[in-house]
Amino acid sequence: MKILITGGAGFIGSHVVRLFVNKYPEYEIFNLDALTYAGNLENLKDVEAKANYTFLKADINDANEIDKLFNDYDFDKVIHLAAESHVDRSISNPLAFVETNILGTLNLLNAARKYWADYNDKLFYHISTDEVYGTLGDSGLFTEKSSYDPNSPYSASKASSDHFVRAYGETYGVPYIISNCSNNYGPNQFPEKLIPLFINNIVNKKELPVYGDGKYTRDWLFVKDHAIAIDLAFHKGEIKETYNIGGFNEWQNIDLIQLLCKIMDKKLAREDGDSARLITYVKDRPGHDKRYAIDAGKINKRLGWKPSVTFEEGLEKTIDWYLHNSQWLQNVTSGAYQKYYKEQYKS
Ligand SMILES: Cc1cn([C@H]2C[C@H](O)[C@@H](COP(=O)(O)OP(=O)(O)O[C@H]3O[C@H](C)C(=O)[C@H](O)[C@H]3O)O2)c(=O)[nH]c1=O
Repeated sequence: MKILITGGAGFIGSHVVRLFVNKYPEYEIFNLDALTYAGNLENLKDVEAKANYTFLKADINDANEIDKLFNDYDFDKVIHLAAESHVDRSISNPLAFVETNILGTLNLLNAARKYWADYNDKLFYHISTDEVYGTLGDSGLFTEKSSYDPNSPYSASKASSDHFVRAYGETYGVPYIISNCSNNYGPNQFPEKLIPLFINNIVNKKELPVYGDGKYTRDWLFVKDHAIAIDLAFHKGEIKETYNIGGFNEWQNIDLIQLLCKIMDKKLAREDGDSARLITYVKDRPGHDKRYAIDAGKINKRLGWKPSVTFEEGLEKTIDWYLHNSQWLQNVTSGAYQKYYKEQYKS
């Protein structure tokens, strides 16, 4: 089986690539990535020499290139993770999100439709987000039946790409599965998202900018558990089904930040160690969704998935990873990897 994984050098993508390459030596895994600011081959150093792994430097925005790759490699299945994913960036530059998340997805769907004349044993698996459902009040959970109600340019672009995947399924028969996940955390996440940003800032004794009153709620999912869920949905999920993947793990931002500070202070054991004093309340994010919380009961009951680590365990592993990989952190924040890849892939 030839599997195309898009965005495989990114945060969630690299965990999915690693899991598939190691667990399924009989599959050919093709990692397609544009190596933008958040994609990094360093994330996959441990699997790059494996016989069943191939890296393809390409951008899903380039329809001709995507068409050519489908023609050359004859992929059987696609796991589509490539996306612009940061809400704040989508507020300052919505067009980039339309281009990559909507048009890029369309380019992949068009190639799948063209080259999969026979849809037998084919699959287009789209990885999406719980943000498509909008925001919740103090109670209730997003289920697969919740209506779409996106609030940010990012979530609007992901909602649109979900709709296109379903539309290609209905209109042209492209076999698809969609999963919508909650907030991921873990090793290799670009330090713009809350947890790695705050770890990095604590290490460097920089302010911890809490948006608004900090009483926004997110459901946190360890990235390796997400990769396991994707593996299950890919192999055992039903065509045309959606699976919500969450951590059963809701935290208000400010409580999470206090916990993070506590663990970091213990680990860093600095004399002036009271990281909580770095907490600074700043202007709120426009259109900030109050609460995301996911009902992951369907994937739990139908496919037997549940998180394997508690939040405290996952957070501890995450913090340890960042503390042991300070060079990685330095290289991603300085843009050193990107500069290197630009040179390497000049032609
Ligand atoms: C970066 C930052 C964030 N925040 C707040 C904003 C949110 O309430 C929470 C998490 O923010 P973050 O930007 O890390 O993630 P979300 O906006 O919830 O979205 C994330 O989870 C979903 C599922 C995806 O699909 C997105 O791709 C992913 O980025 O912390 C702050 O208070 N300060 C900060 O500096």
